[in-house]
Amino acid sequence: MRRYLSLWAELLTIAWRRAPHGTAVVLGSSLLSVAASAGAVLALRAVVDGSVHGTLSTALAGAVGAAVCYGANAALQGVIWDATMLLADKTDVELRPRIQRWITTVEGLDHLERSDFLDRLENARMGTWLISISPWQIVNAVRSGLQLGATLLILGSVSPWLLFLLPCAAVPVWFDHRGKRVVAAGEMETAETFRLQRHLFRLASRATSSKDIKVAGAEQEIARRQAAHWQELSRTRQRARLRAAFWRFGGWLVFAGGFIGGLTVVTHQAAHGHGTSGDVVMAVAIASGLRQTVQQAVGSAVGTIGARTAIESYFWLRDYAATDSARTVGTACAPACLRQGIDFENVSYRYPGTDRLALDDVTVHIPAGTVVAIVGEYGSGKTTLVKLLVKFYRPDDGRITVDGMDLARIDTADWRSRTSAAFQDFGRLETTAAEGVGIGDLPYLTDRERITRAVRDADATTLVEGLPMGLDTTLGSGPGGVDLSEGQWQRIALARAAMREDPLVFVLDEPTASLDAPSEQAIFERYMARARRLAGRTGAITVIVSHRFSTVTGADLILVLQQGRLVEAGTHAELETRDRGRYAALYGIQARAYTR
Ligand SMILES: Nc1ncnc2c1ncn2[C@@H]1O[C@H](COP(=O)(O)OP(=O)(O)OP(=O)(O)O)[C@@H](O)[C@H]1O
Repeated sequence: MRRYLSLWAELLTIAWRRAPHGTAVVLGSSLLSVAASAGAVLALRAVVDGSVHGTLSTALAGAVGAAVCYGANAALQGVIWDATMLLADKTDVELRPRIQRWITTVEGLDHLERSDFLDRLENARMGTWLISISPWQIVNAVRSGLQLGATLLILGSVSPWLLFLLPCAAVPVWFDHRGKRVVAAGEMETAETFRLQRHLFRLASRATSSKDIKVAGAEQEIARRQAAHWQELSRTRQRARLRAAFWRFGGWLVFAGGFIGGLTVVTHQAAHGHGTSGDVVMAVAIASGLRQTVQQAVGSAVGTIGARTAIESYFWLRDYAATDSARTVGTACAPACLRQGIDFENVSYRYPGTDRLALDDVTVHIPAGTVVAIVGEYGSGKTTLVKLLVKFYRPDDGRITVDGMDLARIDTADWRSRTSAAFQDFGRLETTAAEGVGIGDLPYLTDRERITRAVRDADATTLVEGLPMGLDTTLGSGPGGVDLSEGQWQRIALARAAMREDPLVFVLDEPTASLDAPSEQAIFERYMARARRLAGRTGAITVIVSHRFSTVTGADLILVLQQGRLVEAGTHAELETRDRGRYAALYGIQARAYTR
């Protein structure tokens, strides 16, 4: 609860800082509306008693007072609503970038790869508005509570028995709370199923993935599975909503019982001369108004609890980002040049939530200034190894050293500023071609000369020259954009990776998977030449991950991975001739396939 209170206090402070007048208006209007609603019923009693006793001035004053109070109350409700929306907007403007920052500044990739983490990220991201509005729902609930208290004070002055309406009014609030928790638990329980059905829906409704589905004739099957998941989650959620409705109904039954009892008491008192007609009319007016007041209190409380899933996900993300930055102990600078190289010392890594090591006790020395190729079958751990190298993950066991210094001790941002990488699942940046390339080295985002050089290094000059506005062409399927083929997007990604001219590590993870054979050959020749240039300049290591053995024969060191283990390491000449070697076997199979 303390966490919630401090979050709401912080959000109210943001609102006060960004819109002090609006905040004062909401708080002041809330207090005024409490006074106005109490004044209205007191004035009503004066109208009735003045009329019954023939005191015209009292009756008239009461009538004017009642009209003013009712009118003011209605106007204040409108003001409170409009100002609250404005204030929630102001808070939202600050909250969204904060959530985005947490998501993007976490060093690793776990929170973007694990489905249970992704669900929470989505809840926090989609629920910022709910979080922003939640403190105002609390203000509203407090206002309704004050209104309820004032009302009951007045009722107590008529008859202390009427105070029993207070617990009777509190029961529906509590029961509503229970009901909402049941609904929230149902949503949490079905979050994974919800994600699955959404994934299936997108799978069948997006141009990229629907091609495979259509050719396979699997549309009906996908639709059937999506419907089955949807039905499954609907059943659970409906059951939760039904249970919540029972809780709510029970609460209202208790309140209705108290309401009937209270009115019976007042009527009985008045009939026996222990009260005025004004008391009875006031009690009836209050009791019917009380229902609305309780409803408001319930609505605000329920609205706040409705934001619980989003707020809990927000707390989770905040704690996750804080834990991540606390364990980020790397403060050392990356070396200006590599002299000895990079060492993997008994490095093991297991993806969270899996029971198999993706990398198992890998030990290898990669000398500075070399070109290293990593080969192996699907799922053998090649990408994991390069991801560890760019600090997306940390080894569970062992360590990676850079010129003898533990990579964990090097500041991640500084290390990444000396790293270039083109991954097999490269990003498609729907910007101008110049920005899509230039972003590879942010300080040179607008440096046309450097961008042109990077484009040339990636053998993408012909592609860029063929675009309607050259480097100024907007890429992508959006309005005014030019969409590219898979291979063309990959060339842009390669050019982006070539922007940095002094990296210590240059990673090419399946860099030519989407390219045709001549392009592949041309690119490899260029990158080999580039690797030699970088090696001379900074001692940079170029790491190439590839399935195609023919492309890596020129590497200085070839690492062969098998089920996460490094089974062989050496040059092509050494490995090819190794008797019963893994590399020799795989190379032989590929060579025979190409020459057949
Ligand atoms: N994000 C992830 N979460 C859980 N397991 C993963 C994740 N990424 C990879 N793995 C698993 O780790 C192992 C190594 O995967 P990795 O991607 O490193 O292999 P790879 O050799 O690069 O494969 P490929 O040639 O298909 O790209 C595989 O068993 C894979 O299923």
